[in-house]
Amino acid sequence: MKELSRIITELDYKVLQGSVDREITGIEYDSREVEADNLFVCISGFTHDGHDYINEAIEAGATAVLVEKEVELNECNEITVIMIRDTRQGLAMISSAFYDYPSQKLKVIGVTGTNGKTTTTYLTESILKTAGHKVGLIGTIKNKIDDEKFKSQRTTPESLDLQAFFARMVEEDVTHVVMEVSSHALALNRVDKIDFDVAIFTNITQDHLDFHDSFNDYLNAKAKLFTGLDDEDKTAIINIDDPNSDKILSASNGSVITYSIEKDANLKAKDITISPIGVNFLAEAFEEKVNLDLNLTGLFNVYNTLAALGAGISLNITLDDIQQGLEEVQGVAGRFEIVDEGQDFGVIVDYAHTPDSLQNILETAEDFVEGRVIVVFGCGGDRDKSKRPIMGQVATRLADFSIITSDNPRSEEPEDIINDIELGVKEINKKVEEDYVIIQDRAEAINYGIETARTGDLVFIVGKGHETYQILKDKTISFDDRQVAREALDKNRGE
Ligand SMILES: CC(=O)N[C@H]1[C@@H](OP(=O)(O)OP(=O)(O)OC[C@H]2O[C@@H](n3ccc(=O)[nH]c3=O)[C@H](O)[C@@H]2O)O[C@H](CO)[C@@H](O)[C@@H]1O[C@H](C)C(=O)N[C@@H](C)C(=O)N[C@H](CCC(=O)O)C(=O)O
Ligand SMILES: Nc1ncnc2c1ncn2[C@@H]1O[C@H](COP(=O)(O)OP(=O)(O)OP(=O)(O)O)[C@@H](O)[C@H]1O
Ligand SMILES: N[C@H](CCC[C@H](N)C(=O)O)C(=O)O
Ligand SMILES: [Mg+2]
Repeated sequence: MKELSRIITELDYKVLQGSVDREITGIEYDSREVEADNLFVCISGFTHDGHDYINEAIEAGATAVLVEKEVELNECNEITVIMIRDTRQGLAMISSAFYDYPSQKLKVIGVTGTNGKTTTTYLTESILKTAGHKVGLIGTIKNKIDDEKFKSQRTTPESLDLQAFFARMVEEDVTHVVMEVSSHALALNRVDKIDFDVAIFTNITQDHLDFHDSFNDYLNAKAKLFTGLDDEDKTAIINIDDPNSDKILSASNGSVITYSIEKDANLKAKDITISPIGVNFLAEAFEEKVNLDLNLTGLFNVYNTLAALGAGISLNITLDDIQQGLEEVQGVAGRFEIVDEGQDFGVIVDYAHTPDSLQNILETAEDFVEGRVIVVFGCGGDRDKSKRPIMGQVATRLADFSIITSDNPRSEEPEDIINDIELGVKEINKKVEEDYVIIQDRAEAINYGIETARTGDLVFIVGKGHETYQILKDKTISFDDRQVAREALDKNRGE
């Protein structure tokens, strides 16, 4: 039980009815989850309006509600109704207060950017663990407290869930948390009231323009993570090879560590050698140098490594521990994951779902594939439509053969998504239709890629990476690109 009046002290509020001198058992933003004596927070959402569920919440036991507009209650005079200007902001504030400001008791490292967040958090987690810290992890694939794993629903959870998770970490003596911070989370106040000690900017390229009004809005959302770094003890780690890094640099008021492959920076990578299974390079960190032999491949992973190196340095971890931590990472699930059933061509599953990441992996493949590069890909439904033709163009320019299929169509018609991709393909490839094929069923598409591959080719299956499901209009089915590929390889060998 917590005193309601204490939880709301930071809010600028008006009491519409009832008293704030009462105790609450918890906070909830979903009426379906409300329990006795909860405070229900009404969020005006994109598909629902939480204010419409206020009576359900009260029936389920809520005794106080936080609103941002006038509401009608079914004869509930004993209920406390508090009004504020923005309930998403309010949710973050009261959640942090309810759990006693847990992020202030942890070193929090936030990673934002269009691509590379998950990979960078894994590399940073490994460095922190090598240095002997007890670490929490929050991100796309899973959430973790030390070695205990929890299911992840989204890249960055809602503020209430984040604060509750931090509180649990504090209870379990975690000292450091490394988390992915999506632009949705920044725009929707999910990470308000988190006291970040280190913030990493990996890069920004086109994505999520269904949610953000423009690329500039998307950039401003990312920059928000850095405005909270308000003293010298807090560090921004910034990839200055990104054309928009100036905006991020100017947002931060803390210390700054820059990294780059192309320019002069605090952290640099020299003598880079890329192979199909890893990367070797010399990292220059301020005055020191260290050779790094990584089990992740691609130039983009050199960037992710420099970012994690920066996090390690800002947290005073020795270069020896940083090196060991980085070199111990064997790979990240569904990121450039090799599927090897003894076949004489390559099969790789990757999570590229943006034009930039698709371009990066296809360019990486060009360096070491002897035969043809066959790419199997689609685009997600209910997501940025404008990236679809661009991904079509990128695949057509850089792969030898494209198999266009479904990703997670969600509420959209799969054919419509594929048509959007094909528009881009046709812009590059005006007439040579034999350079691509459309196979809507993803399992069939993967099978086709594997059946048609010849010695020395590479079949790249991209977009879904670690996902073990496919979201269709009316249902979510089990689906794992790696497993489907393995079965196709075994079947192929048997024939
Ligand atoms: C665009 C977006 O992020 N939407 C999130 C947002 O939804 P919303 O505000 O529209 O919520 P809503 O469904 O309209 O409901 C409004 C309110 O009514 C409540 N409600 C609703 C129904 C009911 O019966 N009772 C009830 O109380 C809901 O709990 C909610 O509080 O708040 C909801 C509650 O936290 C989230 O579930 C929802 O995420 C949806 C599922 C989602 O798909 N988000 C994706 C796009 C996302 O966040 N992705 C990012 C980026 C990934 C990346 O890195 O690329 C991520 O961080 O994962
Ligand atoms: N630094 C990088 N720059 C560009 N592309 C990258 C980079 N790192 C990884 N990629 C590509 O992006 C894909 C996704 O990588 P990762 O999961 O690390 O990114 P993310 O930012 O966490 O993605 P999400 O937004 O879905 O959470 C990889 O499979 C790879 O193709
Ligand atoms: N975090 C990204 C993941 C996209 C993965 C892709 N498989 C898709 O479903 O579009 C998003 O929610 O936009
Ligand atoms: Mg991620």
